[in-house]
Amino acid sequence: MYQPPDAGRWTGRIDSVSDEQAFRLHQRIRLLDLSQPLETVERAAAFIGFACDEGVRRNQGRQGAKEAPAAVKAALARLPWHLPEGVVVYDAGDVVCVDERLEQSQTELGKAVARLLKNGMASIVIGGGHETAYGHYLGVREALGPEARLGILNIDAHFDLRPYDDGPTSGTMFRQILDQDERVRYFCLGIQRLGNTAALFAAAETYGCRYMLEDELTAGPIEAAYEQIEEFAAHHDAVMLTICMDAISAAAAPGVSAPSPFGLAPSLVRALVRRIVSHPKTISVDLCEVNPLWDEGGKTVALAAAFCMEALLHFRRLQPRR
Ligand SMILES: N=CN[C@@H](CCC(=O)O)C(=O)O
Ligand SMILES: [Mn+2]
Ligand SMILES: [Mn+2]
Repeated sequence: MYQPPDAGRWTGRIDSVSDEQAFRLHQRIRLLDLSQPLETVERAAAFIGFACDEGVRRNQGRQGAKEAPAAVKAALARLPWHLPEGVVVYDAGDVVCVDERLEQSQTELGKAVARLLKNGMASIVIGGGHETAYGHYLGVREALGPEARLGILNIDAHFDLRPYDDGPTSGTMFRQILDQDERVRYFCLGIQRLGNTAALFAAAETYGCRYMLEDELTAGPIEAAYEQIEEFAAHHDAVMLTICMDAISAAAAPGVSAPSPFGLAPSLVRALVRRIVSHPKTISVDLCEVNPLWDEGGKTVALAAAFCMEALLHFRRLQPRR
């Protein structure tokens, strides 16, 4: 079910009502109702929420991620505005999963994302459990058309390549996508050896997935990851980024379904996000698995909001034309 944006979420501290240099996102955000005709704006981005944790429930996880779109948008509202002149940022509302209808909600999310992308906007999807990524993919594929080679970059502790004979969950999306779309390749950054069974590593092998382990990323120079990202992107017409917050250390991101004691440092993930969204082929981003009900002092929500803002600040398509 689609829910148009709620102006009440976009409130916060006001340092000045007239000095634009003192503005925060809540003073700049525009509301975009996707049930209405859309205006075309040259350099624009839109947040679309996916209030759903039905995939997490089916995957035996800790529910609560459906609260994340409201919580992350409220945290974003308070952040200072540092975007270049001329950039417009919209809240395009939320797709809400009702009555355990996961598949229908993913289709609805896909329609919303496709609409934003076809209108020339950069989309930032705020999940939801990681099942968000499947709906996000549907929208990206619809916008690109069937022929485009799509690279999916996933920052995650988990492969999410589980079998889905009993239906899709938050642990099956990339297997679903790779089974149905031969023009997709998958690269996962931050994999935890202790977060995935040997069977899941074998599935990654079978599906030809590329991955970098968390300890490989942490130990090596970040340039090694940048090189692999660059090489991966070079083989595709477009790239989408999906971020599973459990890729980050449980110390910094406790508010997730499956915390990672040896997860990545937030600054490393920030560097990866900056690098990936500043690539000219990156068209869309999602951020998933924030669970405000298991958070500690709002730190996972604050980190998620910071990553969303980093994505906005570094999206190549939002930069001034040279
Ligand atoms: N979204 C992914 N979830 C992980 C959960 C792992 C766990 O609960 O330990 C997965 O399915 O592998
Ligand atoms: Mn994960
Ligand atoms: Mn995941």
